[in-house]
Amino acid sequence: MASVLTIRGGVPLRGKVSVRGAKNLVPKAMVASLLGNDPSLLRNVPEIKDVEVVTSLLRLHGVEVTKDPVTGDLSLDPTKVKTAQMKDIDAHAGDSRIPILFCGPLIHAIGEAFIPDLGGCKIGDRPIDYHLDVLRQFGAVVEKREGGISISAPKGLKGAKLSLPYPSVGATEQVLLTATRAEGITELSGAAIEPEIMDLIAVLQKMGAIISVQTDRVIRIEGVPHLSGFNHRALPDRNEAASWASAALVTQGDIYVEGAMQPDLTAFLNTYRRIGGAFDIDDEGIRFYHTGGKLSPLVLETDVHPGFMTDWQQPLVVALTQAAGVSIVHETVYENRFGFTQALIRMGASIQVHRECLGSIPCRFGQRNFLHSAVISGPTQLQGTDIDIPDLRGGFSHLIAALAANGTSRVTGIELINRGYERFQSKLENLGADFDIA
Ligand SMILES: CC(=O)N[C@H]1[C@@H](OP(=O)(O)OP(=O)(O)OC[C@H]2O[C@@H](n3ccc(=O)[nH]c3=O)[C@H](O)[C@@H]2O)O[C@H](CO)[C@@H](O)[C@@H]1O
Ligand SMILES: C=C(OP(=O)(O)O)C(=O)O
Repeated sequence: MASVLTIRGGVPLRGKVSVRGAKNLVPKAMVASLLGNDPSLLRNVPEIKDVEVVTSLLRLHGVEVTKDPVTGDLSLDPTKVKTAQMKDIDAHAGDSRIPILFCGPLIHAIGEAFIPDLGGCKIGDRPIDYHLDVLRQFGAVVEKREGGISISAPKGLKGAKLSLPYPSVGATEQVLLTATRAEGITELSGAAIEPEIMDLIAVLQKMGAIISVQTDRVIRIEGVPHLSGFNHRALPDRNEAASWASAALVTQGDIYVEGAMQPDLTAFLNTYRRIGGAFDIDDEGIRFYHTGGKLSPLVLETDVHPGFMTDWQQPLVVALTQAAGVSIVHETVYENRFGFTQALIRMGASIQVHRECLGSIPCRFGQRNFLHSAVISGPTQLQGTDIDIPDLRGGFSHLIAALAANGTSRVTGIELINRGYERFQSKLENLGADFDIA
């Protein structure tokens, strides 16, 4: 039976949490291990669902994945890689978005790949057209199959001149993971340059890849015939760090986030300061806290890096319900990422969502039927309610709203939180949250 979290709100969260390797890097570095001729070691690995899913998929393909019982470090030995049974792969349909990144590495390793239908947060259509377009330009042949796609490259994978219509994180990673061992040179323009992508490039460079990141979102990759294993400590999860920072603001608390790194959070920290949140930075992490004063409303647009990351948006919107005045948030990365506001409205928040681009730059979703701008008026006292968590970040925002609310909330669907927040229940307990789970 699914767990129900009963939260008694109104307690400021205070204390320390640690964030480990980034959800948006670790599973991809695990996939990169398939490209090596020998074993890799990945450190700072969190216990989250996507790591479990990728571990299972790698094992199905003959990769030996061993976890150090003390440190949690993963060793990944791809030397016996093999074709997996389709029915076993099928069992992972809908689990995660990472399987699409197996395409290039599996074609290099065994000549073919079967990719199950993807999962991930339901925050828009999330098509994979860019992925398939770039793979075809490398020479891959893609066939739609029941429950997924089959992909192979009868004439091998060859470097290509590629351009993305939008700087997609996943499609950029697809190009990196495919081009490093493709024959010849690949030049990608319109690339995404998120910190997690830079860390994946660091992993690939350790393996022997030749990749240069040039100006104006151009990445150039010189294909090499062989790669070795890597030894890498994953960069910490900046999105989890930003979530705890918002939790401190929403609950009028004070949270030290060990592992939060200033350079990866620049845009977030600017916004946090504008809204009236305070932070102190040291070498190991960042302390985020509410000063006791009023929070200020603001106008915010999500964007690709180095802009304000879309995954920071939902928890911060909860903080904006506590700011004195009218805030505007224009979501420009996903067309449908405001569904979570329905529950906040039921809790007493004043939020209207609009189809227009309420930002400085019209985005891809304007003049279409997408509710992608939000107007938030505050401050409003939130009231506890029953909530069924819709997705990872929306779910976290519901949790912190419930933690700040008057009264009791009953929260279901909390399994989704495990996709991106390692041991969140014990972290909440350490921060003094008043809840129980049944
Ligand atoms: C596991 C992982 O790393 N997930 C992150 C990754 O998701 P993911 O890699 O899926 O996100 P993308 O950057 O690819 O998506 C950005 C936009 O491009 C569109 N698009 C993407 C691919 C494609 O083939 N066609 C297409 O139209 C998407 O629908 C979306 O509107 O980057 C997102 C944007 O920073 C983050 O929110 C996710 O947390
Ligand atoms: C959208 C997210 O993740 P995914 O791409 O894995 O669904 C997220 O981490 O907020």
